[in-house]
Amino acid sequence: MDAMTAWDDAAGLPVLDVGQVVALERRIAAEGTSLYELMRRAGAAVAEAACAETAAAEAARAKAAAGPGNAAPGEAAAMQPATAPAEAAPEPSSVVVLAGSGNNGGDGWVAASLLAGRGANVTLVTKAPAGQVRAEPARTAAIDACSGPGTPRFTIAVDPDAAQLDALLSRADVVVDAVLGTGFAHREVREPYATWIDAANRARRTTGVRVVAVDVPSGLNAQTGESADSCVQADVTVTMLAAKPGLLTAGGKAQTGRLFLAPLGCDA
Ligand SMILES: NC(=O)C1=CN([C@@H]2O[C@H](COP(=O)(O)OP(=O)(O)OC[C@H]3O[C@@H](n4cnc5c(N)ncnc54)[C@H](O)[C@@H]3O)[C@@H](O)[C@H]2O)[C@H](O)CC1
Ligand SMILES: [K+]
Repeated sequence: MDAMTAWDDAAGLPVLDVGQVVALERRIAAEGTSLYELMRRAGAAVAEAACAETAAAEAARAKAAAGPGNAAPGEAAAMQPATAPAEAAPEPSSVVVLAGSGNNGGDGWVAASLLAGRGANVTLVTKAPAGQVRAEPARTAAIDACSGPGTPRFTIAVDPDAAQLDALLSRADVVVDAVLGTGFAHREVREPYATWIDAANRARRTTGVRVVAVDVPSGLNAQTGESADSCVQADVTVTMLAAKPGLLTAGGKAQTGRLFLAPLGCDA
């Protein structure tokens, strides 16, 4: 099965309610593929998508530097119809991973480790160190990303203030949004995540950094498609196992950017 497929409304790709995805995960785990292994696969798909966004990030930066109305070389490539990110995959030079404390954040820890292993300059932003992540398998994934000789090969920024976060984002080519996933269904995003989301959106507008959302843009209700008071504007969203209904509403589509399905080697 492909690592990732560009979403096509007409192609009969799977759509599952959030509750059905949770039940599917449990069934997959009961059949022998652990949630930790699913998280490893999810993180790998996100790392591929982040690599593929590099060319687009460079083109957007060149355009911003050239001023309004000036197309930059490579920009046309960024505007092409969606192709599977795995097909392109150059190396990203500078990536900021925003990792929340749930399992969406766990996908981010895995992606950070893999991107650093591929030579990217990665900073992972977290509210608390790996050992204090509560959700499983996110905690195990975070600890593993920091374990073993020479690890982590990325920088960990614990609870940076707004100015530190803006400075990190201003130097990034790609932001991986692993703040909130299907576990979020509220109208308000609490701090520090609201600040992180607003900072990522601001950086996208001002520096042209590309935003790759993990499973769902943070702040979007994956079931209903409603946006919370803070909600990530993504260039690409890599959704796991099946699309969720909220991603396919008009409001959801406005936040996701190009949508890719990562089946994680499983049939939905
Ligand atoms: N579908 C799959 O096959 C896989 C999915 N994975 C990823 O796991 C997330 C879902 O993880 P979960 O732990 O259930 O929830 P989240 O990480 O989305 O969110 C929980 C997180 O949110 C915090 N929170 C709750 N309310 C608020 C609020 N109002 N403001 C701020 N923060 C809030 C809460 O504290 C928790 O920390 C799914 O999307 C995938 O990305 C796995 O990879 C396994 C495979
Ligand atoms: K997310």
